[in-house]
Amino acid sequence: MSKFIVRGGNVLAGNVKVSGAKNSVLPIIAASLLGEEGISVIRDAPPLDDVMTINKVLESLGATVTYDREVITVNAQHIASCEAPYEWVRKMRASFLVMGPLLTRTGFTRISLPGGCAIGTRPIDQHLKGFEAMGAEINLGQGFIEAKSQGRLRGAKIYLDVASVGATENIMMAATLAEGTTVIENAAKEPEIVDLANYLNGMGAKVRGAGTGVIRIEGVEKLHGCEHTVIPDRIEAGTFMIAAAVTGGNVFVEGAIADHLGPVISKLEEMGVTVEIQENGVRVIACKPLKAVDVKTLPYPGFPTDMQSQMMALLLVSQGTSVITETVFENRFMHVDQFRLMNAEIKVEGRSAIVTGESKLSGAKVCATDLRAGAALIIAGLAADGTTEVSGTHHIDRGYVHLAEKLSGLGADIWRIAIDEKQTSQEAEKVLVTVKEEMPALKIQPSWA
Ligand SMILES: CC(=O)N[C@H]1[C@@H](OP(=O)(O)OP(=O)(O)OC[C@H]2O[C@@H](n3ccc(=O)[nH]c3=O)[C@H](O)[C@@H]2O)O[C@H](CO)[C@@H](O)[C@@H]1O
Ligand SMILES: C=C(OP(=O)(O)O)C(=O)O
Repeated sequence: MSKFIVRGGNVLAGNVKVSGAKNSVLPIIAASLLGEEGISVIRDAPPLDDVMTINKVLESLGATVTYDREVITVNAQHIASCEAPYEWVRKMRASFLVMGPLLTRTGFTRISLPGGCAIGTRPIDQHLKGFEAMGAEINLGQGFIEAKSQGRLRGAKIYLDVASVGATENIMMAATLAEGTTVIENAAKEPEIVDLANYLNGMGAKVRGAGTGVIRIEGVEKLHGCEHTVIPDRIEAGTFMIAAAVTGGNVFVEGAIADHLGPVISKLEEMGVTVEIQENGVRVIACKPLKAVDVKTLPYPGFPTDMQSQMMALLLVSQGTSVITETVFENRFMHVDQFRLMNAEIKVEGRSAIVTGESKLSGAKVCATDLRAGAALIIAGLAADGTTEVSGTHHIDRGYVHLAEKLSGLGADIWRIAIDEKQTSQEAEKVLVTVKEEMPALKIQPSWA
């Protein structure tokens, strides 16, 4: 167990490099299962817990996976099992993405019901509707789902009731080896869908229209491994942009692709932040005070739900009242209670949160309720008076590479400490007091500096 300790008040400045996108690399690793010949080489694969988890899922299915310095190789020529074990699938929702590749390649798969961040009920009906339309028979067991097909899947026209990222990816992968053409209507348009389509096409698939609402996949007989570089993580980039803004800082976010961050950049500009788009990244220059804005989360190209909690942290210290409306997930305001522990004034009414600006945030002991909530609490900690202790770090490790080191490299006072579960609370308090006193001296050099 560990905790992040953040002491607020420092202005962030400097250069921070964005890692490869978690939400791209996970479906891409799952898609590697389609490669009956050759080996896939996936570059810029971030060293995240989620990446390790999906690698374990692939290994449990018989693939050989190596991971070295952000390069993953997958040899999936031999598939030994079509059942993804509960042990790994429960940890992460994206493990369900092996269903499409396994079903289309082998005609059978059994997967435990997926876990992941508790931000809503997160049904998988659209994935299953797609597989059924392609001729698969679906059986729901206790805690698992089985899908089988007689011979190859058949291409079909599938209209998604919601533009689900995961369903678009799963169906797109299943369609690559189906007989005939599949058309996905109301498909998700996220950059990660385009990245996956590019990878599949590198493997020999025929996917057209990714990034638009209609994707056409002409099935082929066989796919092979290929080389691919994962796109930069737009959510990590957005998180650093907001961290810079909350401190009134000047930060160059290297690798950030402005085209992927349209609504985040627009909202920051509306608030009074200067955003300079450069060839290899985005510079954020903020002078306090910032203006309040209203934000509504939507599927891409709308404002991303994965940036909602970080934006809430920024709006807490801006001038005026803001309304944040969450339309993608029905239970993604769990961080509100944690912000309240830091003296924030937020009222939740249905799907909207009314955020009172100019909060005098004060450091507190808080807990990350999900991955992005964890990042948001750290951002709030950067702006708060005193010291904030963020527990629940396992959520943060799912999606952020070296977050403390990267923020520390920009000048933040942030430290990660190990918590010994056997320690009494008094002993733990003593350790914390020492860390807080020694923090300036302890500040670590980032490994890439
Ligand atoms: C690993 C990954 O890429 N995760 C991202 C992905 O999650 P994920 O792919 O799970 O998200 P979806 O796009 O599928 O979910 C969007 C909405 O559709 C609903 N839905 C989804 C599938 C389905 O069969 N039926 C259904 O009703 C969900 O409950 C949710 O309300 O997109 C989300 C929305 O941008 C992001 O927050 C997650 O970070
Ligand atoms: C919700 C997220 O991830 P997942 O879909 O893997 O739970 C996220 O990345 O914010």
